[in-house]
Amino acid sequence: MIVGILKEIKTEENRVSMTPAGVEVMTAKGHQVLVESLAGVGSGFSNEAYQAAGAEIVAGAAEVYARSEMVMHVKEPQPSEYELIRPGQIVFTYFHFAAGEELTRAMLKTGAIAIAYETIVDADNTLPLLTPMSEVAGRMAAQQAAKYSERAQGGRGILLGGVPGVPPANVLVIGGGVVGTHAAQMACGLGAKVYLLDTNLNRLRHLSEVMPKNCFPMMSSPATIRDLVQQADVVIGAVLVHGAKAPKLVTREMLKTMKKGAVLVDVAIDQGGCFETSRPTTHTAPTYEVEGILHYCVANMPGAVPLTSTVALTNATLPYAAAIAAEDWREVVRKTPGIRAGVNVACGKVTYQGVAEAFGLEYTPVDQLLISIP
Ligand SMILES: NC(=O)C1=CN([C@@H]2O[C@H](COP(=O)(O)OP(=O)(O)OC[C@H]3O[C@@H](n4cnc5c(N)ncnc54)[C@H](O)[C@@H]3O)[C@@H](O)[C@H]2O)C=CC1
Ligand SMILES: CC(=O)C(=O)O
Ligand SMILES: [Mg+2]
Repeated sequence: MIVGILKEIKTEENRVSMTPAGVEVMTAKGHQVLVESLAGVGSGFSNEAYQAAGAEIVAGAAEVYARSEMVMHVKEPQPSEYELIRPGQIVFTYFHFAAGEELTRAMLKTGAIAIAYETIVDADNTLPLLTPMSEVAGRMAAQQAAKYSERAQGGRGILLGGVPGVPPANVLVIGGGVVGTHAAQMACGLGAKVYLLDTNLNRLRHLSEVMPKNCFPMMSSPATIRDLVQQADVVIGAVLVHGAKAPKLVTREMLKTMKKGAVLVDVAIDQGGCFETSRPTTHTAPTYEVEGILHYCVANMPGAVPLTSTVALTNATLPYAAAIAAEDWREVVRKTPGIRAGVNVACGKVTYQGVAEAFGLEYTPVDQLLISIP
C-alpha cells in the first residue's frame, strides 16, 4: 500500500504520525511510504532520516493526498485539506468527531474512510491508541495546573505541594481513567491533596489500592462535584464516554462558588469539554477567565512535548497502521472488531453511534455498510 505521512498544520502541533523507525518497519513489509517534506522536524526527525528509512520525501500535502491510499495524521484534517481527500481513501488519525460537526459533515462529503485512533478498542475495551496521549496529557495537566496557579500566570499564587507549615493545594480530578490517574499521580508527587472521582466502582477499588496516600478516590456524583469544587485550587476534567460528547459536570453556577484564581484544566475538551464554560484554546493562547476562574482547554496538549509524544504515539499506532495497510480495509474491518470500532465515517455514512447522536445524523453500523458495498 502507498501510505502518506502528512505534516501537522494545527496551531503549535509539532508531532508527526510516524517516526523514521516506523517507516523502516512499514517499508520492510513492502509498503511505499511518502513523507511530506519537513513533517518530522518539530519532533526532531529530518527529511534525511526518513529517506534513510526508505521513505520518499514529497513536496506538499496535495501530492501526499493525491498519491496515497492511506494518509496518516496526528490531529484531524484542517479545512484547507478537505478538498484534497479522495473517495475511498483511508484517513487514519485522531478525529474526535463528536466535538466537530463541521469536520463530520466535511468527512461525510469526501466519501473517505475515517478511522479514528481514539475509538479503536482492544480486547479489554480499553483504547490503545488514545492511551499514550492520555498518559502525556494527564501528566501535563498537573504541570499546567502548577504553572497557572502562579500569580504571574493569573492564578491564586500557590504552590501545589505547599511547604512545611503551609498546607498543600486541593486538586480535584474528575475521571479516573488514563488521563485522570496520570494527572493525579503527578499532583500527588508534588504533594497536593488529590480527590479523584469516577463513576465506576471497580475502577475506584483499583485506584484505592494503587494510588498514593494523598489521593482520595471517590464516587463521582453531581453533589460530590458541587461540594469539592468549592474547596478546590485546581480542577482537572478527565472524563470520557467512548466516542461521545463529554458530559458537562461543572456548571457556570458552580464557578461562582469557587475560590477566585482557581485553575480549571479541561483535558476532555477534545470531546467537547466537561465544564459548561470550556471552549478549545491553543498552545499560543492557552487560557482565559470566566467568573474569576482560569480555564486551560488546549485540545492537543501532547503537541507541546513532541519529542516524547511522537515516539509514544508511533509505538502504539504502528501495529495498527501495518494491519490496515496489509489488505483491503473491508477485510481488515470484517475480521478485526477493535479496528472496526475505529471506523467513524465511511463512504458518506456515519458509522459510529455516538457521532450520529451528537448531530442528529443517520447511523449506519459498519457491518451494514459492508454488506451494501462490494
Ligand atoms: N486535550 C488533549 O490534548 C487530550 C485529551 N484527551 C482526552 O481526555 C479524555 C479522557 O481520556 P482517557 O483518560 O484516556 O479516558 P478513559 O476512558 O481512560 O477514562 C475516562 C474515565 O472517565 C470516567 N467517567 C465517565 N463519566 C464520568 C463522570 N460522570 N464522572 C467521573 N468519571 C466519569 C470513566 O469511568 C473512565 O474511568 C478524553 O476525552 C480524551 O480524548 C486525551 C489526550 C489528549
Ligand atoms: C488525543 C488527542 O487528541 C491528542 O493527543 O491531541
Ligand atoms: Mg486532543
